[in-house]
Amino acid sequence: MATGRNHRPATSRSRGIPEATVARLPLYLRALTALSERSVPTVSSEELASAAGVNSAKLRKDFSYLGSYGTRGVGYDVEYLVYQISRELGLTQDWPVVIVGIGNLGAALANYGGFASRGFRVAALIDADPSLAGKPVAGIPVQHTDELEKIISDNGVSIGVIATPAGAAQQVCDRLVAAGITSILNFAPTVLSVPEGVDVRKVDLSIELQILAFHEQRKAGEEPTGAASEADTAPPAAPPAVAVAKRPPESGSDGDLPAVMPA
Ligand SMILES: NC(=O)c1ccc[n+]([C@@H]2O[C@H](COP(=O)([O-])OP(=O)(O)OC[C@H]3O[C@@H](n4cnc5c(N)ncnc54)[C@H](O)[C@@H]3O)[C@@H](O)[C@H]2O)c1
Repeated sequence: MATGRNHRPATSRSRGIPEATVARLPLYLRALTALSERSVPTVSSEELASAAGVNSAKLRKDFSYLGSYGTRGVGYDVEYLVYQISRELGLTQDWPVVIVGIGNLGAALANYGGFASRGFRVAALIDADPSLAGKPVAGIPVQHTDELEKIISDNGVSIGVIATPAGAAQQVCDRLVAAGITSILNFAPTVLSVPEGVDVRKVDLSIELQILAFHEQRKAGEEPTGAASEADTAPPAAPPAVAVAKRPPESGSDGDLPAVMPA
């Protein structure tokens, strides 16, 4: 979000890595994991940048924050970078996650195998509908919201996913935060207020579609002038479907995070 609060790039709390770099680390990790699965031992910054959809100078700068400079003529050691980025992102430990709102989306998320393989364990599924209580989704019985605080404390959960209707999201968020949750992934189309120290990331596929519609409209109105430049077509450097919100808005900054949307 462009708040104009702070002119320095926002940095992660731990080691002074800019938030925009942190937002690109998962892109590098995904590309590196694919290389690792193909047993590719080393990769050049250009190849990796292209696989991650990032400019190679930006990649080298990002990796310098990790203390990783690669070897001239050889490139980067794929396995070591996978380890380094995983460690930086905190993925070398298990993160229990609760999903609140087990409707169409919550159930789809619960069934998504990609969480577990990336170190996120779905510890509990929570819904306000009493008729869902006890019903298994993805092999996990849904629990009623009455149990929310106990579930979070019993499982040591620090990450909550909100997949409720927009009207319920703030109230769910408040309960999650009061119960000790400090990171929220919000799928509900609403802006959440959270106290300082709580991170919110918002996912909104309809916003992504609107951005694509904008580009479609522009393409339709343009004469073909040859290949579009990278600047025209490259995705933003951070995963575009998410944006960071921190409250109070006066503190901190989103720096050069390009994913600009209200969270
Ligand atoms: N971000 C995205 O890209 C994206 C995509 C699809 C849907 N959504 C949003 O995700 C949300 C869920 O969509 P859906 O299609 O799964 O809806 P749904 O109606 O199928 O499911 C919502 C679930 O939330 C539960 N719920 C309602 N109030 C609750 C509360 N206070 N506490 C706990 N659970 C509660 C309901 O019982 C229901 O099971 C909506 O806000 C929708 O707009 C976002």
